[in-house]
Amino acid sequence: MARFAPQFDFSGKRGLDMNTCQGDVNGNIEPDETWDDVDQVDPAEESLLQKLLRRSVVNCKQQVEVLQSDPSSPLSSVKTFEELRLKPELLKGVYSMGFNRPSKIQETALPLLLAHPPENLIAQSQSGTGKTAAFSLAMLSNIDPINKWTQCLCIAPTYELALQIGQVIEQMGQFCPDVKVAYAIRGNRVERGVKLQEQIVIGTPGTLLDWCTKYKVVDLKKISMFVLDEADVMIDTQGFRDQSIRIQRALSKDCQMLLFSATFKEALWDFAERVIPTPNIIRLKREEQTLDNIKQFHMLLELCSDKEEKLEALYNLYGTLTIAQAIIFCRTRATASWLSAVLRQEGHQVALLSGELTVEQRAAVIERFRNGKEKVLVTTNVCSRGIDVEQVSIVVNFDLPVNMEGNADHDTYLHRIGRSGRFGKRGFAVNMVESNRDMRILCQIEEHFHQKIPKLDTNSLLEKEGIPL
Ligand SMILES: Nc1ncnc2c1ncn2[C@@H]1O[C@H](COP(=O)(O)OP(=O)(O)OP(=O)(O)O)[C@@H](O)[C@H]1O
Repeated sequence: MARFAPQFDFSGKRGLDMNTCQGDVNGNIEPDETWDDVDQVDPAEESLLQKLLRRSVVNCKQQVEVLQSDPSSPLSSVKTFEELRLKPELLKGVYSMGFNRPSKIQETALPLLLAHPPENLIAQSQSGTGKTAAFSLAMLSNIDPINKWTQCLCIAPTYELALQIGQVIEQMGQFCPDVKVAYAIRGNRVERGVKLQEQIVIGTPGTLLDWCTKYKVVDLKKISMFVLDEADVMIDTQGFRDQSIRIQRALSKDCQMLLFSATFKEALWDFAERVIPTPNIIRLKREEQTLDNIKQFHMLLELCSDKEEKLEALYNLYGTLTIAQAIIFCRTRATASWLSAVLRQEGHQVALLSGELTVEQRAAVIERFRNGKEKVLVTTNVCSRGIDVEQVSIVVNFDLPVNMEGNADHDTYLHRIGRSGRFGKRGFAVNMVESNRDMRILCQIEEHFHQKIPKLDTNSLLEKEGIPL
């Protein structure tokens, strides 16, 4: 099948087809003397986007260092981890994870979280800037491992996210003797009335509430730290809001309470202020919510093109998707199943993550993807929240995210593109636009974030990369 989609207009002063462009029809952009590290592939075979991606995969450590020294970046900090007064065994843990310096949210939140007397916190920070690491360090600092009862509770909206947070805590706490984590997630059983010995329990709201109230394996009055992660999903998901409030109400007055989210709509502020008494607040301005390290583009298909044409457009990008790892977002389960099936028929190894899988199957798909068994993941919104796969460098919105009214779903957009460009790594987001309706949604996203999302062509790539045209 042809891999070129002639209907694309990648034209422009210097634009070329993404599969063949060498930067410039007019010969102005020389194939890169400075990009020598982009090796092992014949440069004549590579598109500009492919080169940029390959270069960023090779240079990602350097990029993070540069960002961490830029005071306007959410990854920067003036303090070191030592200055944040972490316990020596936790310092060992963070360094063993390859963290050199804290990010802004870690630097700002940790002194509050480690304060005596304890301070409550409502905190917003962009996707992938280290919120999970911040509250994991706070929980690990808070517990006394000698005490064999549950001291910290963390609520996450999904099974996968609860597991992921637990993995971070276990890794970070690997040098803290006797620290144990339990998972209050579907399928895990406890014995009624037999108190847990694990100091930290992470779970989804329903199971956690059952464990605390029905099975009575956790004494809520003994909890000294309570964390709500991805709080915006809590208020959107049927039942989660009330279950979280019921747990929170049963905690002691001295319990330290924290709430984190990358996005905060108005309803979340109401909820947050209800569940977190006298909070310190860290909040972002709207234009700060998108990250400069994630470059956003759109691909304009022929208006009213059919699914097959959209598929051709995706094939056109495919070589780029597999340089590192990619996530393709579809609006419905049906589209995601169809797309993954046709990509597989074409001989591509893709993973499918959608709501029809059981939670265990979903966790297994994410684990395989995280381990690089598949390079491309096709999914719906289920995995747009919180999932951290470091190597993802490109996100494709095969369908743009919309809300019930058919308008742009800004928060979902942010969470989706935030799956790439984790912790300052370079990321690319490509939005497929195939109708006037899509164009209207794209414009809404641009307006909301005060950001231009240009057409994907050589000019816009060079411009976004800060390479003079
Ligand atoms: N100080 C640090 N130095 C280097 N890497 C870090 C640091 N803190 C976190 N990371 C890494 O950055 C990635 C993103 O961190 P984390 O998952 O904590 O972000 P997040 O803000 O919770 O993201 P999201 O909003 O998507 O849930 C992870 O892979 C994590 O290991």
